[in-house]
Amino acid sequence: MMIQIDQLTKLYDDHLAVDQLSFELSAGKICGLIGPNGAGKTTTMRCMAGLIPATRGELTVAGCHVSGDSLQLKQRLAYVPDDPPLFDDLTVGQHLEFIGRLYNVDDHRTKANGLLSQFDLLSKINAGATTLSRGMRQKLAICCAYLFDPQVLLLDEPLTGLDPPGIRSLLLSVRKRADAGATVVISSHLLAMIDDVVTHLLVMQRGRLQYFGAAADLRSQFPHAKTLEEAYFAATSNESGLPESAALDQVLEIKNMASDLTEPTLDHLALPRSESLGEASL
Ligand SMILES: Nc1ncnc2c1ncn2[C@@H]1O[C@H](COP(=O)(O)OP(=O)(O)OP(=O)(O)O)[C@@H](O)[C@H]1O
Repeated sequence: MMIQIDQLTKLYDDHLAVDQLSFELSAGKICGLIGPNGAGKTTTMRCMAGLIPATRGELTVAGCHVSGDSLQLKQRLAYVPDDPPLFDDLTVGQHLEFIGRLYNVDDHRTKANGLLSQFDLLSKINAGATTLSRGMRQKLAICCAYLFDPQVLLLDEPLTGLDPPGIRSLLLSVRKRADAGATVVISSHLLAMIDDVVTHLLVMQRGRLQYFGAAADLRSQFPHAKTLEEAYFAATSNESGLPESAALDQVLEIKNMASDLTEPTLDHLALPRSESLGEASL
């Protein structure tokens, strides 16, 4: 297993942010981490990355026991937060130069240029980090993470600031990395966007696990749901005590009332669907 989380519990003072969360992922899996605001998604990722200590629980990531300062874990894992911290004094190119040297990446300049081109950032290679837009900062952080080919990638809300070609590049690259053996956890509220790329889903609500398993199984557990979004609503509505179909009907009713507020889908991005996605070149 590439990720083994056993009974992860995180308290901020007396606030229970994550409550006895357990799940496992093997190499090559892409897990969508979804749940309402405040569900505990970022907290879970930060604990997995060893950035904050778990209050309780056993966490093993990329063969490393997550406990405080583990150099090996840092070499094998990349965590990209939704508002990535960059070095104000460095240019885009210098960020990649720094990471390339730090991680001893072979031929890091060629690789860095390839990544910058993939994420449409090559023209900004000499731009200072402070002059980048929010989406460009996000893309640079993703390039830095990809440069050293980590075994585990934790991407916290990576789609939020990206333009449609950026989203397309990111999702294709996630699929390609997973095909090459990386394990990816990707948190997002844009369910329609990640629907086609995830192999697994972890649904959290108020710190607790609502569902973990293969994405296809979530749909079979909620057979009335036609999309991942509907299955998600059904999974997170069951605290209401309603039977699944009634909870879903209630959700669909609310959604129909707001039917003009349609969410963008992969079709809007002209992203190839599952069969062709794996073969698409970047
Ligand atoms: N540093 C902190 N100190 C105290 N409470 C915190 C801290 N960070 C998060 N929390 C609380 O822990 C809970 C989980 O927060 P977290 O950021 O993990 O949620 P999330 O699922 O990532 O939310 P979102 O979708 O809004 O990003 C929330 O109630 C939040 O207020």
